[in-house]
Amino acid sequence: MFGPGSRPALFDKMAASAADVINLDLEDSVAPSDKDSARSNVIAAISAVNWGNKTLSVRINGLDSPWWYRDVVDLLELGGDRLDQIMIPKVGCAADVYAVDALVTAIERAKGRSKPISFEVIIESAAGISHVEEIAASSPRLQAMSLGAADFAASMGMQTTGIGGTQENYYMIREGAKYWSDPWHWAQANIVAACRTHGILPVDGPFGDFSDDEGFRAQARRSATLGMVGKWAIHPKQVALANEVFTPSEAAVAEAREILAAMAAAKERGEGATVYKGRLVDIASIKQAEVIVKQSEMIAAY
Ligand SMILES: CC(C)(COP(=O)(O)OP(=O)(O)OC[C@H]1O[C@@H](n2cnc3c(N)ncnc32)[C@H](O)[C@@H]1OP(=O)(O)O)[C@@H](O)C(=O)NCCC(=O)NCCSC(=O)C[C@H](O)C(=O)O
Ligand SMILES: [Mg+2]
Repeated sequence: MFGPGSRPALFDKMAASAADVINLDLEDSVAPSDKDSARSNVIAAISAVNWGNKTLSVRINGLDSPWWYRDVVDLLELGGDRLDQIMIPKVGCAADVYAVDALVTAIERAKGRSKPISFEVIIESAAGISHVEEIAASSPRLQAMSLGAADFAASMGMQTTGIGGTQENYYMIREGAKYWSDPWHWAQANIVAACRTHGILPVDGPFGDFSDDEGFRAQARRSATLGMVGKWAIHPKQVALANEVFTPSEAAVAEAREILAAMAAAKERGEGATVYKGRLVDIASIKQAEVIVKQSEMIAAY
């Protein structure tokens, strides 16, 4: 759940939401004239608001701005221990993460902070997607990586003002009928592969049209099918939609457990492959089923 640092009236509502991660934003939802006051609001709220068991993250300004170092220094020196994570936007290469890591490490040591700050990065530029694997490997602090569709589209020179979702002009045509394709797919797939290679969580970014629930669901279902574990909410109504899509359904979990049972029985018979509901399942199916069961168990335990 995202909210601008310049709108402190939203903070309690964010804390009361059903989101797992809170992102207080100091970057692009905050006007340049409000940067200092937004930073102060966020620093006060880190300790003053009851964030429960949510992961509390702050998106700092980009390394191409004059604000980011002050964001990091003040968050860590003045923000208290409740802060869990810093989100670094517009990461273009591993050295961007190194720069923030070096500053965070120095402050943690100087101030004796006991809880290490983790990082989430946003891939939202041509450079970021070109260097996505080195970025995924850049720091032991890194826990998650998101696609930022708006900045990504701008950086790539894409002809759209949409933030995620179906793009009207991205279609194939056959016998006069249009078939829409997904312009975000290749970037998402690259992010998922880089993340899974290096043990980082891949997350889908914003869906701007918060009046379009079905559009959000469709985008989120594609992301979940590709291997992403969650999606940003830029409006409270998107939290329930994201939780609905990224929580495996009871039917999916039941089927996964049945596959595990079928394979356990096959193993007893000395077989590595068997038939479940008329289709092949084998040892790889165990790993697929375990993904779904593990997701469901982790969500239930949260
Ligand atoms: C998009 C918004 C500006 C809309 O705000 P608003 O007009 O106030 O919405 P509503 O009137 O529909 O609000 C209904 C109630 O919900 C509360 N509310 C609204 N937004 C939030 C929120 N983010 N968190 C918690 N609660 C919220 C309102 O106060 C109303 O409450 P009530 O009166 O009690 O009923 C606004 O939603 C907003 O600012 N959203 C977040 C924007 C943001 O953080 N953007 C940054 C992330 S996206 C991005 O940066 C792009 C990315 O980097 C990329 O490149 O792709
Ligand atoms: Mg952005």
